[in-house]
Amino acid sequence: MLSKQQKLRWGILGCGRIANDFVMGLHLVAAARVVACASRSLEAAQAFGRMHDIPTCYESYEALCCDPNVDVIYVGTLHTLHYPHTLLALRHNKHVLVEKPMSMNQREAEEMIALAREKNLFLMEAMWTRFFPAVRQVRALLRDGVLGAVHAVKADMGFAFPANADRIWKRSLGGGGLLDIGIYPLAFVSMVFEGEEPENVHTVGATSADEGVDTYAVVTLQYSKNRFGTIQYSCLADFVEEVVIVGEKGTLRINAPAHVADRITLSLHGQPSQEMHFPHPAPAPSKSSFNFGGSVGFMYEGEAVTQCILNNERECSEYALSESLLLSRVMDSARKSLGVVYEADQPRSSL
Ligand SMILES: NC(=O)C1=CN([C@@H]2O[C@H](COP(=O)(O)OP(=O)(O)OC[C@H]3O[C@@H](n4cnc5c(N)ncnc54)[C@H](OP(=O)(O)O)[C@@H]3O)[C@@H](O)[C@H]2O)C=CC1
Ligand SMILES: O=C1OC[C@@H](O)[C@H](O)[C@H]1O
Repeated sequence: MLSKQQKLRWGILGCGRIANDFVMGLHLVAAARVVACASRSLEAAQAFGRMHDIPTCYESYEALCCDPNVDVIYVGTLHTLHYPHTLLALRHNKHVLVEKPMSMNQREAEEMIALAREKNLFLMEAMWTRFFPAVRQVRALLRDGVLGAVHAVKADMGFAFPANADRIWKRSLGGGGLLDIGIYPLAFVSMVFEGEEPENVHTVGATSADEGVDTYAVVTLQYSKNRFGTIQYSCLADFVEEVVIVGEKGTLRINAPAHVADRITLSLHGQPSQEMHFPHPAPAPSKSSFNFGGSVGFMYEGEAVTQCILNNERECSEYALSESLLLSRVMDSARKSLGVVYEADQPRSSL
């Protein structure tokens, strides 16, 4: 059992672009230490290790998972690999934080969660937006009932991804907008409705002519008592990226860019709007630089997961596994409407 006095020892599985940013965020977490990293090539792992002062570098993911000095593994590989790499780490008795989307579909998510529970290990999908102070403040305001009953939530995300962004455009890599970016507005809607199961999910959208991955969609979720969530995403155009929560007493906005929010705006009927600011912290000194905007905010997720594991919790109450499962179910349903099918959706023998 881990003690609260010791630092949590992180291992990084996959030394790609997001792993770089996550490690830089983790450097701001006092109770965390990155002790090892692994790549498919030793040279790549060593280059990553040098860049981030990581003492042990492995040329295989399995070797990292066998390291007795590692407590928790961050899975930062491609969508299609989250399932096998999470199972690999759990089977070696490591706690796991796995990048979003947790899996390609609900069936994979169920298996991952079942194994984590069987092994009594921590598991969380890296929905890092949930841990930003601005977003925590939104939850607190909603809990306090500032808006009264919520009628509707609207959220969007869109990027004009370049033609060479293979993991977005290639179906074999789990491409398409829903799993990569649509999941963020979906998680905001689910946050506001506190993980409630929608009664209906309606999806319209478009797919790419060559690979058949989803390029654009609007998904409307109908909740009990005629409450609605609507998300819109695009891989073809830059969207504003705002979350608008409409209640009986007014509107609460997570201002753009919502997935790395530093500002929210409360507009109550008959009152002047009130802006609340949550500036991002300064990054720790590093030889590297961030690949994605707002990535210093990984420190919030890193801190939350580190504390959960040091407190011997097996999931995080701010982003429970039941919610990941719900999102995977909604995304399966949306993909079915769009006609997007992955290899992982085919019947297969278990890994
Ligand atoms: N939270 C956020 O803001 C963001 C999250 N992400 C998520 O992070 C994950 C990774 O995205 P990103 O870092 O941009 O991806 P990269 O293209 O940088 O790839 C990630 C890593 O996957 C590993 N990998 C393992 N097997 C293969 C394979 N067969 N082909 C290619 N790569 C392989 C590689 O690690 P190695 O070579 O070291 O073995 C690679 O560096 C995705 O799930 C994405 O959704 C991405 C961007 C932002
Ligand atoms: O999680 C993400 O957020 C930023 C996007 O650019 C990236 O594609 C996605 O994976």
